Amino acid sequence: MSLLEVRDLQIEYASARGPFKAVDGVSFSIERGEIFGLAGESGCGKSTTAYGIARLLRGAARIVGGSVRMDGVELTKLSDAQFDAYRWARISIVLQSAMNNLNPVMKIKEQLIDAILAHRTGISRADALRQAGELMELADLPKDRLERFPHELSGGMRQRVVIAMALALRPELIIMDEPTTALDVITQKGIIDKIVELKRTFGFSVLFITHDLPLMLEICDRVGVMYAGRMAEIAARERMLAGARHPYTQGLLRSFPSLTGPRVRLEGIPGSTPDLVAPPSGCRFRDRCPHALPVCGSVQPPVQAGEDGVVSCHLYAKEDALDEAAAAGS
Ligand SMILES: Nc1ncnc2c1ncn2[C@@H]1O[C@H](COP(=O)(O)OP(=O)(O)OP(=O)(O)O)[C@@H](O)[C@H]1O
Repeated sequence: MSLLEVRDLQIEYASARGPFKAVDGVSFSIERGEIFGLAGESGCGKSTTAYGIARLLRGAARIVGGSVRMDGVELTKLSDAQFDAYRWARISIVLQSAMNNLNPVMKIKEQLIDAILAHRTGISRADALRQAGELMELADLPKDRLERFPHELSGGMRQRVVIAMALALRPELIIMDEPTTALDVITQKGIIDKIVELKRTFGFSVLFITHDLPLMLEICDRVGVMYAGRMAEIAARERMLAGARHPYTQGLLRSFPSLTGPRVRLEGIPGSTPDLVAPPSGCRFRDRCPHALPVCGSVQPPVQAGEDGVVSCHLYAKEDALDEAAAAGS
């Protein structure tokens, strides 16, 4: 059984122009010890998916369908109190800005101790302080920083503190949403190397979200590519590097410099993402797709799962699947 199974997840926002699904039937799974990446252009629903899993959706957002199972337990059905037992202990989250994770008026020491004491019963404050020191060591942070306030640390150090906090209760899944985007390249590299090293040591899984596709392909075991609220393709890192199947993934890969290949002119993807309040019928990528077929305008591409991963594109649809989708759409 996979550690996390997301099936047909649907998340809706209310907006002045009417409700829209920012996540519309997304499915993927994360194995134990795996780093799974979510890629796609801004607004495709990566963060909303992550927040839905971690129950961090606020205000106008709600899950309107689908399932999120961890170790077989349906998380969407848990009460807030039951979910609290999962948060930090089994699922923790690292956001882009460390200041969104840290309390600016509390010393680092107090925040780490609070994180430990909040979820562990029968542990003394002295033990929690000792553990806080160990967490600082794990994240390669000098222990004297325990006595500092967040604003007294550099951005990179703050993000290391957040990673240390996320590890405090040894969760099985850490959701990282753009964890290094706000940092310079050198600091970013140090933190990414640390995350990979800690993952090897502790064996947790990571749901990793970034705009930086080359970085994603460097560290993720598998990558899911979202487009306009739907999953376009899921493939192992090696498969993606050897050549993606979905025309959207191909376009996305051509928009970034290659890690290893020859230097080529970078191409963007012409056009823009569709309006989610009134999405087009059929394939949502069809207006930007260089290979669009007549069927793409009317029939939603079936999800095809096989040895190469998952792809949702009519170019790969077997005839019987196409017939089924046409029948369902008519
Ligand atoms: N709080 C909100 N209220 C209304 N709409 C929202 C809210 N948050 C996100 N959205 C909309 O939901 C869609 C998905 O946004 P989301 O942030 O999940 O995408 P993303 O792929 O993570 O983008 P980015 O990479 O820019 O963070 C977008 O159309 C966005 O404008």
